[in-house]
Amino acid sequence: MPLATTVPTNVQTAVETSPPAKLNLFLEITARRCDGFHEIDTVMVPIDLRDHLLIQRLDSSDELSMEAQWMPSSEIWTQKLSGSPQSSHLAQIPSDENNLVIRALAAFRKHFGVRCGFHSRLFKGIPAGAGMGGASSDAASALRCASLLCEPELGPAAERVEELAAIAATIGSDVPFFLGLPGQSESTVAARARGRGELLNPVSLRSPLPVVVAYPRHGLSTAEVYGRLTVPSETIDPEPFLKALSSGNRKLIGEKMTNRLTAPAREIRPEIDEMLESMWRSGLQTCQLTGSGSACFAITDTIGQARRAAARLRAMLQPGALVWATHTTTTAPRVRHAS
Ligand SMILES: C[C@](O)(CO)[C@H](O)COP(=O)(O)OP(=O)(O)OC[C@H]1O[C@@H](n2ccc(N)nc2=O)[C@H](O)[C@@H]1O
Ligand SMILES: Nc1ncnc2c1ncn2[C@@H]1O[C@H](COP(=O)(O)OP(=O)(O)OP(=O)(O)O)[C@@H](O)[C@H]1O
Repeated sequence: MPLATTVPTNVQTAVETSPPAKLNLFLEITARRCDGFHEIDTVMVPIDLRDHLLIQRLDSSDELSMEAQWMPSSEIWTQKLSGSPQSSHLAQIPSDENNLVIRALAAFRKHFGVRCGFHSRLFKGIPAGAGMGGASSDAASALRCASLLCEPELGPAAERVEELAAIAATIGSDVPFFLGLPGQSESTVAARARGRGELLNPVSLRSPLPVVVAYPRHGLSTAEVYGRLTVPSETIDPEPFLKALSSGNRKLIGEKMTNRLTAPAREIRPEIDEMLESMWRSGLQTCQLTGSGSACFAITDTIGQARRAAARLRAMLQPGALVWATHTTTTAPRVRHAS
């Protein structure tokens, strides 16, 4: 992972990066664990829908502080979500220890015995409760930023990659994925995640996949969706999906995609059915829920197709639903010196 090379050491006290969202192209649940979590088998890809995070190192204080807002503003997001009762709730991003950025930085300081403080500024572009892992991605980026900012006392960040992965797993099941895999290249941006989500293997993509992502105005709680799940007695083997993915054949990929959390998510939010139906009617035939929802996505052949389908879908949906045309990207975004 090019952590140590992107910013020269000892000149910067602030860095910035753009955490991406993710989609679960395949998600099976194989068992319920004694600790209340589930054993999962999932294939995830990062997509080019991003938050923006700036972290400043504070040498004169040991505080962890943060400001968090929607991009370009919370008012615009509340309007975009059509002023629904839930929109003001969704537009609220915690800026205390409930934010995974603060939790990640606290865990980093404790693990490495670092004394400095950090001030974070988070600009959100990834909707909350969408199953797109926005908070987890922010947490992974915060760990990478802190690792770089602490090079003067801890040495090269590249030497802490494994320790960061261990810290990431304590913050949330999806956080290790967003750190990226060592040696990951443009062609291996996808990952198969097992265990609670922390056991990762790279998966090759033949080429970046264009996608349409749609958020149906309401978010879903991951814990609630898992809480309603009935663990299947027979699980779906991911191999046919992995084969389809490496072939690059979009039709085959679509046929083999699956998400075991769809049924419990639809029970809580029947609007998900309407969204999938609208996507289908707009010409997106291979669509499904991502993670624990509520966002749904479809893979297309070209980015042009994705843009045209997104425009048709926007015109069909109720006010408050959000639609993006984007594509898969690399997991660990560049960390830059903040000017
Ligand atoms: C749905 C996915 O996004 C698929 O990638 C993840 O499995 C969820 O990962 P996450 O949001 O990072 O989840 P966490 O913050 O670790 O856990 C939130 C809640 O989801 C449930 N949970 C999560 C992950 C997992 N493997 N089994 C679970 O049962 C637990 O009830 C947990 O209390
Ligand atoms: N950095 C953060 N950004 C946004 N929300 C955060 C952040 N840290 C904590 N939260 C809280 O976590 C909740 C859900 O976060 P997030 O949007 O990542 O969930 P999700 O879309 O369900 O993702 P996942 O795919 O991990 O299940 C938010 O509603 C918010 O209260």
